[in-house]
Amino acid sequence: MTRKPHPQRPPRNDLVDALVLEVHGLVHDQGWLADRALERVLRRERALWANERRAVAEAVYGILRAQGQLDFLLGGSPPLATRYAAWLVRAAGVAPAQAAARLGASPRALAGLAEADARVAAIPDPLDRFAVEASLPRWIAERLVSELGEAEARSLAAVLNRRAPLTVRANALAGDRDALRAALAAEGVPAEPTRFSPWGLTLDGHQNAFALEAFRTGGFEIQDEGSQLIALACGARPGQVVVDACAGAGGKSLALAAEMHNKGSLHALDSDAGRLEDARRRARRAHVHNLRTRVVPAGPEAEAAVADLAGKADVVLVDAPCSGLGTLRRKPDARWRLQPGDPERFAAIQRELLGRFSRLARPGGRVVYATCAMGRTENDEVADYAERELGLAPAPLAPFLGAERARALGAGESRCALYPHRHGTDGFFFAAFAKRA
Ligand SMILES: C[S@@+](CC[C@H](N)C(=O)[O-])C[C@H]1O[C@@H](n2cnc3c(N)ncnc32)[C@H](O)[C@@H]1O
Repeated sequence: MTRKPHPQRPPRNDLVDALVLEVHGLVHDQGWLADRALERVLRRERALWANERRAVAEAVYGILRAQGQLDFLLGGSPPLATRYAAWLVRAAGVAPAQAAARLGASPRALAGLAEADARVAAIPDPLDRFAVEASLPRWIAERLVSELGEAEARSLAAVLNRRAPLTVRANALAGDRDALRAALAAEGVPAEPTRFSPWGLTLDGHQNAFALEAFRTGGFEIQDEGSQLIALACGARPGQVVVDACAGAGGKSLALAAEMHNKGSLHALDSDAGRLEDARRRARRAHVHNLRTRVVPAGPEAEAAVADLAGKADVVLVDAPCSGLGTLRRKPDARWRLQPGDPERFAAIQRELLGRFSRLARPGGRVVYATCAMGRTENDEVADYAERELGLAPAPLAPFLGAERARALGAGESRCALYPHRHGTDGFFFAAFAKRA
């Protein structure tokens, strides 16, 4: 059921504030993921109006995004109520005295916000300044600048600090994109075709997509456009043996099943049984019949658990665990959890998993390596390793993406990096290989 806002009633700030602080506390003090904490608290509060739910979510995500800058301005690690009050001043235009009174914060703590922009502009070191302006940990700011140069890093950071679009993939097993668009319009939901994915539609981000009839009947999945393009690049076809080696909750598996028209066998592997359970549930809704899930051990014992598939697959997708640096606009708390050594730590896992699962490809079979990370460490360097050490030759993307789309994406011959500020997608990387005979 879609909850309607109360047009005449402004949000009850006392309720909203208490919930924002509760969620922020769960994230900050108890290490909860922001999405989970928000979902848990909002689900409990059944009497909240839709505009209040939205106000809580916007404040929680807004504070987490701005945290680096707010803490600089407030001089350290302030009480959560003070951080929230500062966010109300900076992002929501609430007067400092009013914000302080509303949250019981010290008016003195907020006084420095009056010259905030000048204080940020006066930070002498350009990288320190960029990090505070973009509200990023310094090490992430540094990585972005060294990868992209300062001007592009700034454009990227600006997008990472904005809300991500709500993108869905039309499920070809239920109908094409035009039919989905018409069905959504009939539910009163306008949707625009995505720029690159042939299956994508962008919806109004305030929509509760899960409540739509078109979703419940399997007409679409919520999926970033970049993820859709990775599934497209796999080139899975009806009748093939396809392995999605790190299938998680099945986002890409479902797209692969649609490409296969439900024909052939699609093996979804993951070391996390709970995620595969989600994948099975989603497959039922999406009319997918050719998906077989298999929980695999996380360590080298996995080799034995998949021995029956070795050398058999026409297509292997390794959508490896990664730092998630490409998804910061959807997970604003992630930047504060990540550690500077994480990209290198993940790269070691990625090399291992790509080695393990690429062995499932038949000679000449296609292997696609993908991450939602940005930066050479987890992407090009792992792909270089695969070409050097794993018996994988670069394979072209254009035949499956389509030459025009590959050009528009700026894809290389066998590798493609997607960036929020260039493509409007989350940050992704994918590389295609052919298994040497
Ligand atoms: C990027 S996520 C996959 C997302 C998924 N492909 C999708 O499109 O929704 C990476 C997945 O790798 C899984 N994973 C981590 N270590 C693994 C291992 N050793 N073997 C198999 N899967 C693993 C994680 O549980 C996680 O679900």
